[in-house]
Amino acid sequence: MLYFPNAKINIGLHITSKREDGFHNLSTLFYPTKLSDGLEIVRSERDESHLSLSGLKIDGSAKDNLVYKAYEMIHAKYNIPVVDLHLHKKIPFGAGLGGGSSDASFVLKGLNKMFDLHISNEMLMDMAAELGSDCPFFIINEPCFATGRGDVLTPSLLSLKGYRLVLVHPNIMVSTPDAFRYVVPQVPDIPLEESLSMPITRWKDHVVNHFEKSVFCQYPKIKELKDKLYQLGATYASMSGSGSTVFALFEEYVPWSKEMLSPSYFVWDEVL
Ligand SMILES: C[C@@](CO)(OP(=O)(O)O)[C@H](O)COP(=O)(O)OP(=O)(O)OC[C@H]1O[C@@H](n2ccc(N)nc2=O)[C@H](O)[C@@H]1O
Ligand SMILES: Nc1ncnc2c1ncn2[C@@H]1O[C@H](COP(=O)(O)OP(=O)(O)O)[C@@H](O)[C@H]1O
Repeated sequence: MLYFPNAKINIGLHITSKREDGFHNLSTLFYPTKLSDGLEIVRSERDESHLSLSGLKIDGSAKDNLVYKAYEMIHAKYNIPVVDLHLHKKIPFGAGLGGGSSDASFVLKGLNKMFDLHISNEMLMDMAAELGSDCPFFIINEPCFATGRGDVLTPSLLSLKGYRLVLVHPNIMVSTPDAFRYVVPQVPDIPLEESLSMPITRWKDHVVNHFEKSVFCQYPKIKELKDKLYQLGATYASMSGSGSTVFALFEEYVPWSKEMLSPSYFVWDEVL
């Protein structure tokens, strides 16, 4: 079977406190995008399941990959037959787009379906949460408001249908644990849900990503990129997650090209 694990963006991201388990409480809105990896899972005649990789080169061995970890989790609990997994990596990583988390959750969902394991969505989400804080969202994969460490999800009615979404990855890798290390938790005056209920034209002044302050300080090029997207006419622009991708929402078609940013940047453009 062929699957297309997609990326997410974070629309607003508040880091509100540090928890005793070392994680942080946050609030954010996860929104799925169409930028996807390719994932194939087929039954195999080999003695042992195997993961092969193509596309962007991910650090670490195949066995360190979240795809393999998700396979191992299902295998340990359900003793499924041997499979061959292939991941074609297209979503930039260390990018705030949750690509690895999406891959992992699609493996859980894929194996559940392939082998009729009848695992409930709630159970899949619990298993996903063990693989990563962002993973449960990709089980639902519809706009969701998230709290806790990102694993407490409430589906959201927010629709950006018709907006043009542009994602720009400036070839900078931001490590998620490092980004959390440098952020100072704070409870903002206006809760994120309230600022998100404002018209999108007002988000620019009200919907914030708390990671921007420390990440922009370390990588001024990311801030320049956000400013540039506003100059090009974005209604709203923000860094996604812990960075480094910056996304922008445009109401109308703007005749701009990749060259107006920097030719080496990765650009993804879709109509939501
Ligand atoms: C920041 C966010 C926002 O959506 O996304 P990305 O920028 O990575 O895409 C997520 O919270 C990333 O979730 P995820 O990438 O799954 O993180 P995990 O593997 O669970 O955790 C990696 C490390 O980040 C820190 N971490 C993560 C989540 C959280 N709520 N608090 C934390 O402090 C911890 O140090 C943890 O060891
Ligand atoms: N399938 C995968 N895709 C991407 N990264 C993976 C994968 N499996 C493990 N990783 C590890 O996770 C790190 C970043 O994962 P990812 O979820 O893409 O982060 P982010 O959401 O911050 O972009 C990579 O640097 C890599 O070490």
